[in-house]
Amino acid sequence: MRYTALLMIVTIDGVAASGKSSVSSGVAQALGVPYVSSGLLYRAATLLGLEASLDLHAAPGLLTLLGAHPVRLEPLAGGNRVWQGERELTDDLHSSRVDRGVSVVAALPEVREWVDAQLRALPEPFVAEGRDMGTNVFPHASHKFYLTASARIRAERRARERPEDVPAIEAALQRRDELDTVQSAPAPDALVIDTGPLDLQGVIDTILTRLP
Ligand SMILES: Nc1ncnc2c1ncn2[C@@H]1O[C@H](COP(=O)(O)OP(=O)(O)OP(=O)(O)O)[C@@H](O)[C@H]1O
Ligand SMILES: Nc1ccn([C@@H]2O[C@H](COP(=O)(O)O)[C@@H](O)[C@H]2O)c(=O)n1
Repeated sequence: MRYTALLMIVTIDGVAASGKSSVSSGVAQALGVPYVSSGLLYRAATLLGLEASLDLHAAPGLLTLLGAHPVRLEPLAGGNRVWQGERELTDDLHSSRVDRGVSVVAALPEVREWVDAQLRALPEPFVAEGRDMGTNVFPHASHKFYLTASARIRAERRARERPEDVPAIEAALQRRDELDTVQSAPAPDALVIDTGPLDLQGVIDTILTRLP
């Protein structure tokens, strides 16, 4: 564990399934700080909207729901957990149904404000991962990274976790990338890393060598 991360925010953004959460967890564990998965909050809003049969394009219903039953992100170095009261949502957040709806929910400015307010209230230091951590939420972060890889490589990796075939996963990832384009640009001061030729530890090490 390193002790140089005091009062530091590291941002790791990137396209869908580029390795953001796995890499962030590895970096956070090496630094001895938590990592924060912003995508899980968008996923939680989506799951709850779907369960309540709400129109995912309409912010007022979603925000009323989230206000009445607050969602809490528990950032840990090994993996984030998401709670609504006593109910843990974490295991339900990576279904294909949530994947299909989440970009619609994430396009709503009111939902983005709801997520951003929760993230900005967290105590430093931490590693924050998502799409707009380095550009919008923590533009003052000391170190910024952006992960990419071809859609095919990302789909092959994801296929090892899910019982779906690679072309179907690839098409879904490309659709999500397209819908997320607006909030997914790398920060001008981010180091862009093509994770295609690297294994997980290779990406983690590439980042750690650039940190104090
Ligand atoms: N460099 C790598 N080499 C091999 N496998 C990797 C690499 N990076 C990530 N993976 C694997 O790819 C899969 C997707 O990674 P991960 O879930 O961390 O991506 P993500 O960007 O957080 O995804 P999402 O955007 O859907 O939340 C995981 O199975 C992970 O172990
Ligand atoms: N900063 C962010 C993070 C996520 N999103 C949206 O949430 C979806 C799920 O995120 P994952 O990190 O789990 O892939 C993602 O597809 C985006 O729609 C976002 O907009 N901004």
